[in-house]
Amino acid sequence: MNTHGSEVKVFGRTRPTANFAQDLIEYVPDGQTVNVHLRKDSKKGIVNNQLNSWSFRLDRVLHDVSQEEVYNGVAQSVVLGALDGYNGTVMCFGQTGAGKTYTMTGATESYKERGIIPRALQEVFREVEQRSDHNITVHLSFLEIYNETLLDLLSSVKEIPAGAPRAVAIVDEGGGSVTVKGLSIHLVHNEEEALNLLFEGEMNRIIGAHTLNRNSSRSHCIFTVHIESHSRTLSDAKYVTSKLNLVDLAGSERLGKTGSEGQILKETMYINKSLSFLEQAILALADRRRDHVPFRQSKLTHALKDSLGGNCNTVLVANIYGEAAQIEETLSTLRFASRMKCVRTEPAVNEHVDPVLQIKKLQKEIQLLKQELSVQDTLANRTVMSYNGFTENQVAEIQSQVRRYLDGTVDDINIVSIRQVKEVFVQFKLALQQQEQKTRAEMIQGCTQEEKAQSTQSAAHAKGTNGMVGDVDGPSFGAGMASTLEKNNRLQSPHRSKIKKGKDINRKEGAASPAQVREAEALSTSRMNPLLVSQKDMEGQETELQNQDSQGPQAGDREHFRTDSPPPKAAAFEDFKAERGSEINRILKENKSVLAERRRRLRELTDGVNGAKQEIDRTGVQLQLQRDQSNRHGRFVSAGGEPVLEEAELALLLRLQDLKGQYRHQYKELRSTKAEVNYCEHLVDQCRTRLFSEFESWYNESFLIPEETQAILRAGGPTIQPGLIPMAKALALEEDDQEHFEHLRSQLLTSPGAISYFNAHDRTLQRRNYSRTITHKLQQKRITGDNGRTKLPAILSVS
Ligand SMILES: Nc1ncnc2c1ncn2[C@@H]1O[C@H](COP(=O)(O)OP(=O)(O)OP(=O)(O)O)[C@@H](O)[C@H]1O
Repeated sequence: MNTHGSEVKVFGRTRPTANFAQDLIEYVPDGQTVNVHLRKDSKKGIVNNQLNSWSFRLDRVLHDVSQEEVYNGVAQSVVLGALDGYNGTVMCFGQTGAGKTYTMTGATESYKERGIIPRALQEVFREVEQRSDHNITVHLSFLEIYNETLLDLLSSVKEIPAGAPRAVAIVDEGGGSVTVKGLSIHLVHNEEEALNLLFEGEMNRIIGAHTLNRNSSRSHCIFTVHIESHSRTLSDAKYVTSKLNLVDLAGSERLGKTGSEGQILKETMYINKSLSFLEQAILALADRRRDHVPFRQSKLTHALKDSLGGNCNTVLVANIYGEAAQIEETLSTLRFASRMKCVRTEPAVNEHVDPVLQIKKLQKEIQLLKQELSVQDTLANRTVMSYNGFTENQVAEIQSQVRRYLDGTVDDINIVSIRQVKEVFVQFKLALQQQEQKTRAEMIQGCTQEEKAQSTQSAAHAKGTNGMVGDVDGPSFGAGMASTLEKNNRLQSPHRSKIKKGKDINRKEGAASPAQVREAEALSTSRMNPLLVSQKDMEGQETELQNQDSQGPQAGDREHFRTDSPPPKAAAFEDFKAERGSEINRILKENKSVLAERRRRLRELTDGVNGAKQEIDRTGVQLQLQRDQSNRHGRFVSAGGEPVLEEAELALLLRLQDLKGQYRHQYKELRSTKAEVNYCEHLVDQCRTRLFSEFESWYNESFLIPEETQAILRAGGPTIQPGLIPMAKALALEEDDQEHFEHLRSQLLTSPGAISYFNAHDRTLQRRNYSRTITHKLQQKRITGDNGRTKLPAILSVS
């Protein structure tokens, strides 16, 4: 059987008869084609266009052939495929009495004339014996569909176990397959057991009396062989399963022809209906554009859902009763056969994995790999490594290593295995989480203390500082150190700041040409980038902008002040802070004042801690002196022989204890205040970054980006908004259009003089537009008396 994508195999088989309609049915010698010729209907007149010749091409025409030949040609490959794990279906279709049951089951009284099912069972068990390297189990089930009712033809064979569903129903499984719940499945060990079940089922089959054929079966029957094959030799967890469906369909017939009535009429109607649904399903399967196949319209199509096409090897035998009286049924059967031939199949092995075996296999493989690693370690002279999970002690050791690494006691952590690296990362993460929790708790505690201190107006708070600026560095007593920020502030000399300021003014205020504007933009963007600009830089920049404004334009800068030039950035910055940026500026100021207050408190606490330390040192010296003196004079001894403390020594000891307690308390508060200072510095930084970035956007859009470009940006909808795209990009946008136009024109005008002329003309127009925009803005300002330059288009979000 072809296991690659192909069509359903279709065979035609004729029932032998002495009255074979030779003039109507023609078997072409190629063995594949059947031609049917009908006589013109004389009732429709001498001249009519009624079609009266058809040609059907099948896979093979089985005319006058033995049962053995039929089995070998039709079913053998499907049966062998099923043993290899492919689902298979052999189905007989045709009118009543055409030989479907004869083909499928055969004549029970003659061994020679046995049909496909007994031969298939024989083949299966022959193969089971031959394939001794496989453990193959075979189960059988026999389903009958009679008048749209599902019946288990083998239910009489053994008692149905308690709890098992009695009603038979078709259930859709995942992956498009179906199972028949409630249908008994019987394990068979040999051919004889299997045949017994087949005959038992046949006996149970409902036989209806019929005028055309007294033994005609009036139901569809599906005999299924379930095969499961495990390899005996390989310890492979994979195994295959398959379903071999051998289907004997009820005969199609015309109601009027059989003269059926009563029960037979009802049966015939059911049969015809289900066969018509089968035909519809086949049509849908054959049409590759259709993604829905109406399988659920009848019990027959539903039960055969995974047996028609799909991943199944499907074969159809079209049984023909070749007499002249049956010619219309023959035609109808051949039409069905040719439609079935268009259905594509893609057979695939039903492979499964035995979970228990798979686990065993993987465990074995892990063991092997561990052994391999041990060998490699020995060869590489590595110390004996363990590849099992870490014990609690080993985890604790790694944790301690990480701690020592973090506090600087060790410089390296030796990497010995991937597992160890993973554990090291876990410990790093844990350490980070703990630190975060600690900091958060300290901050919360600090805030509470601060609130308390403010409400009680404590004396310590009101006490002035002695001017000693210092910060305790680490837990050792009194080792004071100026903070990085303070140092930076002190180091930043006025001279240095002035030089920088001068440079910045020249750079920014001279921004008249687009190229210069872009350069300034690039420079200022890099300066304003919150990721690149340090707090020191930002503070310096803020001061610079303020200073520029307070000093006014320098003599050298004044020459840049033309009506078409943007205003100095410093002045614009002040305007911006007063209006558009007033809210963020207010928040910045508030944050700065909180920061200043916290820094002051930090200084107070540092003084306090230093003072306490000095007092502890002094008291310690006094205590030592007192002890020396007491030792010199000789100590009093108690009744128990213990030396007794003198009153002065005891007083000093108590004071020392008191001072240490005080020191610890103050030091704790100092640490939490330090954390608060850091946090406030971060807030101030964020506000400052936002103030600058909003100012930059506003300044660019108000004074640098030409009106036309802004219009283009506004027209760009919500995705392109002024204020949300960088200056350089905005100018590039304008330039792209311009370049495009220039390019176009240079193609049109061949004279170089004319191109230069237009270029110069355009530059003049550009300049005029630019100065007109600025003049317009200045006029607006004068009319409204408004200090604001223009509206900020969009607020930049601070990340
Ligand atoms: N190829 C054949 N060789 C010899 N006898 C045949 C052949 N085909 C059919 N017959 C005989 O024709 C009769 C009717 O055949 P059969 O019962 O198989 O038809 P059927 O299509 O199954 O009918 P129904 O649809 O009513 O079940 C039987 O007696 C059978 O032995």
